[in-house]
Amino acid sequence: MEAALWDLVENARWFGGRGREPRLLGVRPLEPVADVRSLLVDVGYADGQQETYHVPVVESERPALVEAVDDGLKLWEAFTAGSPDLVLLGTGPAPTAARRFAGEQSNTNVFFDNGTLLKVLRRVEPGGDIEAEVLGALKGSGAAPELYGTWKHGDVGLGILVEALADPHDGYDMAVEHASADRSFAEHAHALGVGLATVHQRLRESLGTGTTDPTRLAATFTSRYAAAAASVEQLRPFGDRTERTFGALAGVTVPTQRIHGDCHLGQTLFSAGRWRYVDFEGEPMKTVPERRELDSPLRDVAGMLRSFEYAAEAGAADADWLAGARRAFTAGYGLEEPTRDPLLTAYELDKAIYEAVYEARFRPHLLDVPLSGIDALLGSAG
Ligand SMILES: Nc1ncnc2c1ncn2[C@@H]1O[C@H](COP(=O)(O)OP(=O)(O)O)[C@@H](O)[C@H]1O
Ligand SMILES: O=P(O)(O)O[C@H]1O[C@H](CO)[C@@H](O[C@H]2O[C@H](CO)[C@@H](O)[C@H](O)[C@H]2O)[C@H](O)[C@H]1O
Repeated sequence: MEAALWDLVENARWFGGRGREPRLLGVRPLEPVADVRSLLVDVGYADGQQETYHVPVVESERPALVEAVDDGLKLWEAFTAGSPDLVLLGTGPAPTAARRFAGEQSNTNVFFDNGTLLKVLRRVEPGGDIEAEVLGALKGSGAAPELYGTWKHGDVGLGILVEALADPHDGYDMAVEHASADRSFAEHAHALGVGLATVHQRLRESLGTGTTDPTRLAATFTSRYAAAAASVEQLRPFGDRTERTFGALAGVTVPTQRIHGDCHLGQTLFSAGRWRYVDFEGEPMKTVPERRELDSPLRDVAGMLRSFEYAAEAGAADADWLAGARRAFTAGYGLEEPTRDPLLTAYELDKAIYEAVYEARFRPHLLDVPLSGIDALLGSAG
């Protein structure tokens, strides 16, 4: 059984350990709920790092491994079993059918025919129930799918049950389509700005606010740049200008709060004429405690602005298309004169540096997009 489980994990789309000499350290079975038992699979790597993967299975007499995501109605039964781990928030009709999402995904979505969707989290860790916490704060806002249920063991988030949006369209795909057809995206960008402002207002009200020391923030940005430049040599020529841009933050006031943390067009869905933000797990390369830290909401704004640049590039749009989308988005968000804001410029620069590391690692053919973005940002920052 353990061999079959390890084979499943190693070959799963959501397994992030390929090429890192993974080995199975052990399996921690949780108490079953109805017919569903979560297995926590501990994986070790040659460099000493460890990860835990979540594999819910169906308890059966047969000596076969049946993934619960392939038998979604069993998962729903577990939600109605009265366990403290799987909790339904409110009531609604029970589903009669379930379907596992077949596409590329880092978690596993199971769609039910009662208009709900269970996102089964795969790489799990203590404190990792961030998305449930954030969606809880956004309930009723209309800016994100509604949260219908939570699945956790202690403080290890195992899944979330949310509103399944009807016929959803990915924001990045839509922006690229508009760019390619030379159709303005400004109206959508404006609505996305309004939506992000709503998200931020709710998170401010529910999860607290603070301020951060600009000098410390500049130091964090600078050290992120140094780490990035150590691994991506194409970033090295920007050293002096980057330091000056981050140095310009001295004396700037930086209000902070909980934010999305990995905000870009690919985290937005258009459904029934409305935009929603999804995937509130935070920046994938950060640790869980780092993802919970209060941050400037301008980090999210910067993420979306960078995303418009990617869409413009992919759709071969001209400078006016991009300028129009940026202006409409920031106006919808409620910002004036965003190009003159040194804090927003610093966040855009930090995001572009993050993107350069991401592209160098996963999509080298796109590395020029953040590199030319960095050049332009440093030019405008003087
Ligand atoms: N609330 C939702 N309603 C409908 N479809 C959704 C919803 N959230 C995500 N999806 C769809 O599920 C698929 C996978 O989601 P994605 O966010 O890419 O997963 P992951 O972050 O786990 O890689 C995408 O096709 C996305 O459009
Ligand atoms: O969706 P994820 O949470 O996995 O986010 C990661 O992958 C994104 C790419 O899919 C990456 O986004 C970058 O590429 C997008 C276009 O494909 C672009 O719209 C974004 O602006 C750009 O950052 C994201 O940074 C990464 O965390």
